[in-house]
Amino acid sequence: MTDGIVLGANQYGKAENRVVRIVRDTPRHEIRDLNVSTSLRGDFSRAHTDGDQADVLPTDTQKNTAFAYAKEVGVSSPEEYAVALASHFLDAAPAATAAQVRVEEQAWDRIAVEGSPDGHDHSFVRRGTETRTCVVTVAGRGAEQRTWVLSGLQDLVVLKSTGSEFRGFLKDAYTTLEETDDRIMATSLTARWRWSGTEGVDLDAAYAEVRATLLSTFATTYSRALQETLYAMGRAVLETQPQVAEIRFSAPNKHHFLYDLGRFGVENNGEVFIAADRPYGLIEATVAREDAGDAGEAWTAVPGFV
Ligand SMILES: O=c1[nH]c(=O)c2[nH]c(=O)[nH]c2[nH]1
Repeated sequence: MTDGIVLGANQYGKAENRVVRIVRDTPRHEIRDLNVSTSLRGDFSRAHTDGDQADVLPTDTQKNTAFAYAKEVGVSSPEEYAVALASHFLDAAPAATAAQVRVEEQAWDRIAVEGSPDGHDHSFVRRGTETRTCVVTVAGRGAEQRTWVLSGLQDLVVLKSTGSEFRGFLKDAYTTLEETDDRIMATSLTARWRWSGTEGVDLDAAYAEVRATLLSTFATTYSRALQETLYAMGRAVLETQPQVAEIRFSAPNKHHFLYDLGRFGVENNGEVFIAADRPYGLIEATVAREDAGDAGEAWTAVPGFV
Protein backbone atom coordinates (compact mmCIF):
# COMPACT_ATOMS: atom_id res chain seq x y z
CA MET A 1 0.00 0.00 0.00
CA THR A 2 1.29 3.46 -0.79
CA ASP A 3 -0.02 6.94 -0.04
CA GLY A 4 2.54 8.61 -2.29
CA ILE A 5 5.06 9.21 0.49
CA VAL A 6 8.23 7.14 0.75
CA LEU A 7 11.31 6.97 2.93
CA GLY A 8 14.36 8.49 1.26
CA ALA A 9 18.07 8.31 2.00
CA ASN A 10 18.91 7.63 5.61
CA GLN A 11 21.76 6.60 7.83
CA TYR A 12 22.24 6.30 11.55
CA GLY A 13 25.02 5.84 14.04
CA LYS A 14 26.78 7.27 17.08
CA ALA A 15 28.42 10.63 16.55
CA GLU A 16 31.46 12.01 18.34
CA ASN A 17 32.65 9.17 20.52
CA ARG A 18 35.60 10.64 22.36
CA VAL A 19 37.97 7.69 22.31
CA VAL A 20 41.37 8.17 23.93
CA ARG A 21 43.77 5.26 23.56
CA ILE A 22 46.98 5.08 25.57
CA VAL A 23 49.62 2.50 24.66
CA ARG A 24 51.43 1.84 27.92
CA ASP A 25 53.38 -1.33 27.22
CA THR A 26 56.58 0.52 28.10
CA PRO A 27 57.21 3.54 30.35
CA ARG A 28 57.13 5.69 27.21
CA HIS A 29 53.42 6.02 26.55
CA GLU A 30 51.75 6.81 23.23
CA ILE A 31 48.45 8.66 22.98
CA ARG A 32 45.78 8.73 20.26
CA ASP A 33 42.98 11.16 21.00
CA LEU A 34 40.06 10.55 18.67
CA ASN A 35 36.56 11.79 18.00
CA VAL A 36 34.86 8.89 16.24
CA SER A 37 31.53 8.97 14.42
CA THR A 38 29.95 5.87 12.95
CA SER A 39 27.03 5.45 10.59
CA LEU A 40 25.27 2.61 8.88
CA ARG A 41 23.34 2.80 5.61
CA GLY A 42 21.17 0.18 4.01
CA ASP A 43 17.67 -1.15 4.28
CA PHE A 44 16.52 0.21 7.59
CA SER A 45 13.04 0.99 6.32
CA ARG A 46 11.26 -1.19 8.88
CA ALA A 47 12.67 0.93 11.70
CA HIS A 48 11.29 4.07 10.07
CA THR A 49 7.95 2.90 8.77
CA ASP A 50 6.95 0.14 11.21
CA GLY A 51 8.87 0.95 14.38
CA ASP A 52 10.52 -2.48 14.08
CA GLN A 53 14.08 -2.50 15.44
CA ALA A 54 15.00 -6.03 14.33
CA ASP A 55 17.54 -4.75 11.80
CA VAL A 56 18.93 -1.99 13.97
CA LEU A 57 22.32 -2.46 15.59
CA PRO A 58 21.88 0.15 18.34
CA THR A 59 23.97 3.28 18.25
CA ASP A 60 24.90 2.36 21.82
CA THR A 61 26.44 -0.87 20.52
CA GLN A 62 28.30 1.09 17.85
CA LYS A 63 29.70 3.31 20.61
CA ASN A 64 30.82 0.29 22.64
CA THR A 65 32.48 -1.23 19.59
CA ALA A 66 34.38 1.97 18.87
CA PHE A 67 35.89 1.80 22.38
CA ALA A 68 36.46 -1.97 22.31
CA TYR A 69 38.24 -1.79 18.96
CA ALA A 70 40.59 0.87 20.32
CA LYS A 71 41.92 -1.96 22.52
CA GLU A 72 41.30 -5.08 20.45
CA VAL A 73 42.48 -3.70 17.10
CA GLY A 74 44.39 -0.67 18.34
CA VAL A 75 44.94 2.60 16.52
CA SER A 76 48.03 2.16 14.38
CA SER A 77 46.52 4.96 12.31
CA PRO A 78 43.05 6.54 12.38
CA GLU A 79 42.44 5.19 8.88
CA GLU A 80 43.30 1.56 9.75
CA TYR A 81 41.21 1.69 12.91
CA ALA A 82 38.29 3.14 10.90
CA VAL A 83 38.57 0.44 8.21
CA ALA A 84 38.46 -2.28 10.88
CA LEU A 85 35.45 -0.70 12.58
CA ALA A 86 33.48 -0.10 9.38
CA SER A 87 34.15 -3.65 8.12
CA HIS A 88 33.01 -5.05 11.46
CA PHE A 89 29.72 -3.14 11.32
CA LEU A 90 28.90 -4.72 7.96
CA ASP A 91 29.37 -8.15 9.55
CA ALA A 92 27.38 -7.21 12.63
CA ALA A 93 24.40 -5.58 10.87
CA PRO A 94 23.13 -7.69 7.96
CA ALA A 95 20.72 -4.96 6.77
CA ALA A 96 23.60 -2.51 6.33
CA THR A 97 24.91 -2.10 2.80
CA ALA A 98 27.61 0.39 3.80
CA ALA A 99 29.26 1.69 6.93
CA GLN A 100 31.05 4.99 7.27
CA VAL A 101 33.46 5.85 10.07
CA ARG A 102 34.73 9.37 10.48
CA VAL A 103 37.62 10.16 12.78
CA GLU A 104 39.03 13.47 13.93
CA GLU A 105 42.32 13.26 15.77
CA GLN A 106 43.78 15.85 18.12
CA ALA A 107 47.55 15.71 18.28
CA TRP A 108 49.45 15.79 21.56
CA ASP A 109 53.16 16.65 21.72
CA ARG A 110 55.48 15.41 24.43
CA ILE A 111 56.31 18.15 26.92
CA ALA A 112 59.94 19.24 26.64
CA VAL A 113 61.73 18.77 29.94
CA GLU A 114 65.32 19.13 30.99
CA GLY A 115 67.20 15.84 30.68
CA SER A 116 64.72 14.35 28.15
CA PRO A 117 65.70 15.60 24.71
CA ASP A 118 62.86 13.63 23.10
CA GLY A 119 60.21 14.95 25.46
CA HIS A 120 58.55 13.53 28.53
CA ASP A 121 57.45 9.89 28.57
CA HIS A 122 53.88 10.42 29.72
CA SER A 123 53.16 14.17 29.85
CA PHE A 124 51.76 15.86 26.80
CA VAL A 125 50.68 19.28 25.56
CA ARG A 126 47.92 19.74 22.98
CA ARG A 127 49.16 20.85 19.55
CA GLY A 128 47.51 23.93 17.99
CA THR A 129 44.08 24.18 16.47
CA GLU A 130 44.49 21.75 13.66
CA THR A 131 42.77 18.39 13.50
CA ARG A 132 43.69 15.34 11.47
CA THR A 133 40.69 13.66 9.89
CA CYS A 134 39.68 10.58 8.00
CA VAL A 135 36.46 9.26 6.48
CA VAL A 136 36.34 5.56 5.68
CA THR A 137 33.43 4.03 3.80
CA VAL A 138 33.11 0.27 3.38
CA ALA A 139 30.34 -1.06 1.14
CA GLY A 140 29.26 -4.54 0.22
CA ARG A 141 30.42 -7.94 1.43
CA GLY A 142 32.81 -10.65 0.37
CA ALA A 143 34.41 -10.32 -3.04
CA GLU A 144 32.16 -7.35 -3.79
CA GLN A 145 33.39 -5.33 -0.81
CA ARG A 146 34.82 -1.89 -1.60
CA THR A 147 36.68 0.43 0.75
CA TRP A 148 37.23 4.16 0.22
CA VAL A 149 39.64 6.13 2.37
CA LEU A 150 39.77 9.90 2.67
CA SER A 151 42.49 11.39 4.83
CA GLY A 152 42.57 15.05 5.72
CA LEU A 153 43.10 17.95 8.03
CA GLN A 154 40.98 20.81 9.20
CA ASP A 155 41.58 24.20 10.78
CA LEU A 156 45.21 24.46 9.71
CA VAL A 157 45.54 28.22 10.22
CA VAL A 158 48.19 29.84 8.03
CA LEU A 159 49.08 33.41 7.11
CA LYS A 160 51.58 35.09 4.84
CA SER A 161 52.30 38.76 5.53
CA THR A 162 53.35 39.52 1.96
CA GLY A 163 53.83 37.65 -1.31
CA SER A 164 50.13 37.89 -2.13
CA GLU A 165 48.21 40.15 -4.51
CA PHE A 166 44.69 40.37 -5.90
CA ARG A 167 44.39 42.36 -9.12
CA GLY A 168 42.79 42.36 -12.54
CA PHE A 169 39.46 41.06 -11.33
CA LEU A 170 36.12 41.58 -13.04
CA LYS A 171 34.47 44.87 -12.09
CA ASP A 172 30.89 46.03 -12.27
CA ALA A 173 28.68 48.76 -10.79
CA TYR A 174 28.90 47.18 -7.33
CA THR A 175 32.66 46.69 -7.23
CA THR A 176 34.42 48.78 -4.60
CA LEU A 177 37.39 46.52 -3.84
CA GLU A 178 40.68 48.13 -4.70
CA GLU A 179 43.39 46.21 -6.45
CA THR A 180 46.33 45.30 -4.28
CA ASP A 181 49.81 44.06 -5.09
CA ASP A 182 50.70 43.42 -1.47
CA ARG A 183 48.26 42.01 1.05
CA ILE A 184 48.03 39.59 3.93
CA MET A 185 46.69 36.21 2.91
CA ALA A 186 45.37 33.95 5.62
CA THR A 187 43.13 30.93 5.81
CA SER A 188 42.00 28.13 8.05
CA LEU A 189 42.52 25.27 5.70
CA THR A 190 40.38 22.18 5.44
CA ALA A 191 41.62 19.54 3.01
CA ARG A 192 40.68 15.97 2.30
CA TRP A 193 42.56 13.65 -0.02
CA ARG A 194 41.28 10.42 -1.49
CA TRP A 195 43.56 7.44 -1.76
CA SER A 196 43.33 5.33 -4.90
CA GLY A 197 44.68 2.62 -2.60
CA THR A 198 46.52 2.55 0.72
CA GLU A 199 48.52 -0.65 0.18
CA GLY A 200 52.08 -0.11 1.38
CA VAL A 201 51.33 3.44 2.58
CA ASP A 202 52.48 4.43 6.07
CA LEU A 203 49.47 6.62 6.75
CA ASP A 204 50.96 8.46 9.74
CA ALA A 205 54.07 9.32 7.73
CA ALA A 206 51.97 10.27 4.70
CA TYR A 207 49.88 12.64 6.83
CA ALA A 208 53.03 14.41 8.00
CA GLU A 209 54.33 14.57 4.43
CA VAL A 210 51.12 15.99 2.97
CA ARG A 211 50.88 18.55 5.78
CA ALA A 212 54.50 19.60 5.18
CA THR A 213 53.90 19.84 1.42
CA LEU A 214 50.81 22.00 1.93
CA LEU A 215 52.67 24.31 4.30
CA SER A 216 55.82 24.66 2.24
CA THR A 217 53.83 25.31 -0.94
CA PHE A 218 51.73 27.94 0.84
CA ALA A 219 54.90 29.57 2.13
CA THR A 220 56.92 29.59 -1.07
CA THR A 221 54.29 30.21 -3.77
CA TYR A 222 53.67 33.82 -4.74
CA SER A 223 49.89 34.13 -4.70
CA ARG A 224 47.75 35.99 -7.22
CA ALA A 225 44.64 34.64 -5.48
CA LEU A 226 43.75 32.03 -2.89
CA GLN A 227 42.40 30.00 -5.82
CA GLU A 228 45.90 29.85 -7.35
CA THR A 229 47.43 28.91 -4.01
CA LEU A 230 44.99 26.04 -3.48
CA TYR A 231 45.67 24.72 -6.96
CA ALA A 232 49.43 24.89 -6.36
CA MET A 233 49.06 23.09 -3.03
CA GLY A 234 46.90 20.39 -4.64
CA ARG A 235 49.34 19.87 -7.49
CA ALA A 236 52.25 19.58 -5.04
CA VAL A 237 50.45 16.87 -3.07
CA LEU A 238 49.59 14.87 -6.20
CA GLU A 239 53.17 15.20 -7.44
CA THR A 240 54.62 13.80 -4.20
CA GLN A 241 51.98 11.20 -3.25
CA PRO A 242 51.50 8.75 -6.12
CA GLN A 243 48.64 6.95 -4.39
CA VAL A 244 46.54 10.08 -3.83
CA ALA A 245 43.89 10.31 -6.55
CA GLU A 246 42.46 13.73 -5.69
CA ILE A 247 42.49 16.40 -3.02
CA ARG A 248 39.67 18.77 -2.13
CA PHE A 249 40.00 22.07 -0.30
CA SER A 250 37.70 24.39 1.55
CA ALA A 251 39.47 27.60 2.51
CA PRO A 252 37.92 30.67 4.11
CA ASN A 253 39.74 33.80 3.02
CA LYS A 254 40.47 35.36 6.40
CA HIS A 255 40.48 38.96 5.29
CA HIS A 256 42.93 41.42 6.81
CA PHE A 257 42.08 44.96 5.75
CA LEU A 258 44.56 47.78 5.95
CA TYR A 259 43.35 50.08 8.71
CA ASP A 260 42.89 53.71 7.67
CA LEU A 261 45.32 55.59 9.89
CA GLY A 262 45.43 58.51 7.42
CA ARG A 263 42.47 59.98 9.32
CA PHE A 264 44.89 60.60 12.20
CA GLY A 265 47.71 61.73 9.96
CA VAL A 266 49.56 58.46 10.55
CA GLU A 267 51.14 56.57 7.67
CA ASN A 268 50.13 52.89 7.31
CA ASN A 269 52.56 51.21 4.99
CA GLY A 270 51.10 47.70 5.20
CA GLU A 271 51.72 47.57 8.92
CA VAL A 272 48.35 47.72 10.72
CA PHE A 273 45.38 45.61 9.64
CA ILE A 274 41.93 44.86 10.96
CA ALA A 275 41.25 41.12 11.00
CA ALA A 276 37.66 40.67 9.89
CA ASP A 277 36.01 37.41 10.95
CA ARG A 278 32.93 37.72 8.71
CA PRO A 279 31.85 37.77 6.04
CA TYR A 280 34.67 35.81 4.47
CA GLY A 281 35.40 34.62 0.97
CA LEU A 282 35.01 30.84 0.83
CA ILE A 283 37.25 29.30 -1.80
CA GLU A 284 36.76 25.61 -2.58
CA ALA A 285 38.50 23.49 -5.17
CA THR A 286 39.27 19.95 -6.19
CA VAL A 287 42.60 19.02 -7.75
CA ALA A 288 42.59 15.55 -9.28
CA ARG A 289 44.49 13.26 -11.56
CA GLU A 290 42.86 12.98 -14.97
CA ASP A 291 42.70 9.23 -14.42
CA ALA A 292 41.59 9.51 -10.79
CA GLY A 293 38.83 6.98 -11.39
CA ASP A 294 35.33 6.92 -10.00
CA ALA A 295 35.17 8.17 -6.42
CA GLY A 296 32.30 5.76 -5.72
CA GLU A 297 30.90 6.36 -2.24
CA ALA A 298 34.02 8.05 -0.89
CA TRP A 299 32.36 11.48 -0.61
CA THR A 300 28.83 10.39 0.21
CA ALA A 301 27.53 12.40 3.19
CA VAL A 302 30.84 14.23 3.62
CA PRO A 303 29.70 17.83 4.02
CA GLY A 304 31.43 21.00 2.96
CA PHE A 305 33.05 19.98 -0.30
CA VAL A 306 32.15 20.76 -3.89
O1 LIG B 1 42.13 35.36 -3.26
C1 LIG B 1 41.04 35.94 -3.48
N1 LIG B 1 40.14 35.37 -4.33
C2 LIG B 1 38.93 35.93 -4.61
O2 LIG B 1 38.11 35.38 -5.38
C3 LIG B 1 38.65 37.18 -3.99
N2 LIG B 1 37.57 38.00 -4.03
C4 LIG B 1 37.85 39.04 -3.22
O3 LIG B 1 37.06 40.00 -2.98
N3 LIG B 1 39.09 38.90 -2.67
C5 LIG B 1 39.61 37.74 -3.13
N4 LIG B 1 40.78 37.11 -2.89
